[in-house]
Amino acid sequence: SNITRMLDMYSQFNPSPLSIKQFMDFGQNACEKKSYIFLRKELPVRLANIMKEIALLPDHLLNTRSVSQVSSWYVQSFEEVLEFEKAEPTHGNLEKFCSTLVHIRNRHSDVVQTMAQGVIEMKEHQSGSVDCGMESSIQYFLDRLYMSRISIRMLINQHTILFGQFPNEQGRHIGCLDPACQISSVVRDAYENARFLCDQYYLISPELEIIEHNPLDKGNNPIRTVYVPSHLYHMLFELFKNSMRAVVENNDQDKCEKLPPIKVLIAEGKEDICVKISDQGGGIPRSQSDQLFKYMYSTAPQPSKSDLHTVPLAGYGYGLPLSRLYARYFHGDIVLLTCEGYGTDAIIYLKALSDEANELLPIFNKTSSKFYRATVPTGDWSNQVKHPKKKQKELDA
Ligand SMILES: N#Cc1c[nH]c2ncccc12
Repeated sequence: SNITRMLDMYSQFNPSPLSIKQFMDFGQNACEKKSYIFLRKELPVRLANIMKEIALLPDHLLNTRSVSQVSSWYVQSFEEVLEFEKAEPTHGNLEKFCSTLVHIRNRHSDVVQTMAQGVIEMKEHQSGSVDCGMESSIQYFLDRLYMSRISIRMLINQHTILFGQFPNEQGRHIGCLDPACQISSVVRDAYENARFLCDQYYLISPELEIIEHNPLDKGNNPIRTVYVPSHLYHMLFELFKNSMRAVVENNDQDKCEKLPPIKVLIAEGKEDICVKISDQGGGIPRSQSDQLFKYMYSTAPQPSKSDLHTVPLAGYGYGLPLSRLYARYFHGDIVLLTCEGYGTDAIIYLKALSDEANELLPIFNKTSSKFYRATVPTGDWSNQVKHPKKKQKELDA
């Protein structure tokens, strides 16, 4: 069909990653026509790249209600953007383009919940446990789907904020970027909101201590960087919820004792800005800590609407994997270092230099296609071998 032809055409282009510096330089004297010319090509390229991967999913996942729902949203949005492929950048078309982007952003608002539902449906239909080949394909796919979605929403937000209804109510902000985002303020915001939920459920919450270390700055001013405050907030809010739950649940015996505080270190180096969140919440066994970033493991059956405010600080369970994608999106990361019996350090790494903070984007190509057809390689370490080799049987004979 025509769509298939357009998908094949646009998926042959690689997405063009932008750096935070490029977003800033463009936004400082933004030109709606240039943005339109760039986006009417780049958006279909990014949409087509991920749509080709959706099509590669195993049938029993592709044909679930939720995945076909998400897939149809992508097809609709792809077609809507392509309407502008050859449209002149007249005032009328620029205005229509903006409202189309808002429409697309709204259409895709529930992609994460819908995919989580699909994972739950799949887990229920797969009698017993899901084989690890399937688990790694799901992990690979969802990381790429959500990273692609973060990047498309970033492009849409920049264009609609810069050229939409209220272009001048930005203050110093450039779209959703704050050129002087004060890290400690976002830390305090996220802490206060997580603490509110913690107090509501547990009637108690740990205090916060923030220390800044900024060796390169004589005046020891609060550490600031160019970043998307809402992304940083999303990561911090998730980590604080998990830390508070661990601290309260691990110290519940003697209510009278004060809870150990959550300590935050903000440090700026030449390459990285780190935000380390340290708690004395008893940590978790190493065997569980890598599970925390898995979609299959962390997809709990959906709490019903009523328990959402009663279940202890449980969000959708997707909080950690998504938070790590937000960090990785501009070449940062989130790392969890846990000491069972004592507590956990969670470190958010951000790029200190905006020209190094490039978007990290999934690319559809032979490599990514092969991954969906890959069989699990034979284990070459003793903890991977399932079926002993013939030699072992001869010995037993
Ligand atoms: N994210 C996060 C966590 C931060 N502290 C934690 N303690 C137990 C389990 C998870 C966590």
